[in-house]
Amino acid sequence: MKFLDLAKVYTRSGSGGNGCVSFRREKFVEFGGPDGGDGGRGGDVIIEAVEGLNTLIDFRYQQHFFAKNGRPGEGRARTGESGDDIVLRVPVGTEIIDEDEETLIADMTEVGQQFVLAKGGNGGFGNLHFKSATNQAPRRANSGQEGIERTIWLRLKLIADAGLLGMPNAGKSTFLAATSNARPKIADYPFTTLVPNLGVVGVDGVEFVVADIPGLIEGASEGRGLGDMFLGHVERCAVLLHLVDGSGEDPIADYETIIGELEAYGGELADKPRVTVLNKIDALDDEERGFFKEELEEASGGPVMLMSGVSGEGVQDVLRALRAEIDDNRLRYKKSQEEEEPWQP
Ligand SMILES: Nc1nc2c(ncn2[C@@H]2O[C@H](COP(=O)(O)OP(=O)(O)OP(=O)(O)O)[C@@H](O)[C@H]2O)c(=O)[nH]1
Ligand SMILES: [Mg+2]
Repeated sequence: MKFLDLAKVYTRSGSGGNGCVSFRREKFVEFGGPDGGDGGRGGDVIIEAVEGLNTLIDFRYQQHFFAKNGRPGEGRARTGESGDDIVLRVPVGTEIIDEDEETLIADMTEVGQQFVLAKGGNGGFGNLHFKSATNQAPRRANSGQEGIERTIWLRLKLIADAGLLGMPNAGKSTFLAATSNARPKIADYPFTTLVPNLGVVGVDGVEFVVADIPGLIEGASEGRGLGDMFLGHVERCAVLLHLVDGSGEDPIADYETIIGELEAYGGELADKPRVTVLNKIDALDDEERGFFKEELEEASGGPVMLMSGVSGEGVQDVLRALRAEIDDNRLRYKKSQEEEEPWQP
């Protein structure tokens, strides 16, 4: 199971400019020789892996990328200006797939890596180029070479920044739908979410990726229910968002169940930064809110936030708390990557 982000883009490299037919014209020179310059090169389509992007969302808004055409050659042996390249900036980890053959064209694995997807067309030769011993005054010039059209898929295996945790029906999918571009299935029966959903969430001008995974149940770490299939994915998140259904029968027991599963799963999952939230507070009165908050804080040994994914109360604060953890963690992540041995084939 992979989280995939896909985008289809249409590209075209620039055509070369036409060569020029021209003859020198000077005072007192009756028959000037040919002086038509060559056309300029068309621009290339280049793909570049850059830092700081983690989704392909920009390619939902812009799907056409055309490099500029070269300019035609001119008299006095002037070569036409080259057309500008166009550069598609993609996140590291993006795969470039050919649309027709569905083959992998390139794998953008390093920051700064560039791949020329389509070269611009060559400019045509001007008539100056065709001057020879037998033909002193050629009237012939080449057209520029046509640009190349390529339709490709960009494919990115997403690494979620934040993973949603909680019992079935805790309101995870509702939260994701309310805060992101994702449209997960929501229902009032457990295990609505059968495959992980990803959403890009924005807060204070920063975007991050949240993964909604199927609800965990007791025994998930041993393979019961659907949760354990996905625990591996949240392992790579910077922060976990644990939603506790405040309208459930026993929110504290639900909380303990999930924590028990995290610990049983092993690895570093239980030590991962976690934001604990009492959800569905729209269904609670003030007294209940206070009571469960206190109980949960005692159980978790940390602060507990209040939220309703349905009414929106508290949602922004939760997003900010996640963002703060992610910012912290991304720095740490980068550091540990730098310390790693360079990869050897
Ligand atoms: N009152 C109230 N109900 C909510 C809230 N959030 C979700 N619900 C309801 O709770 C039910 C379950 O919501 P989902 O978002 O599907 O829960 P989930 O955690 O994704 O469930 P699974 O995918 O089965 O694990 C739905 O009927 C929602 O309408 C909330 O903030 N307040
Ligand atoms: Mg769900």
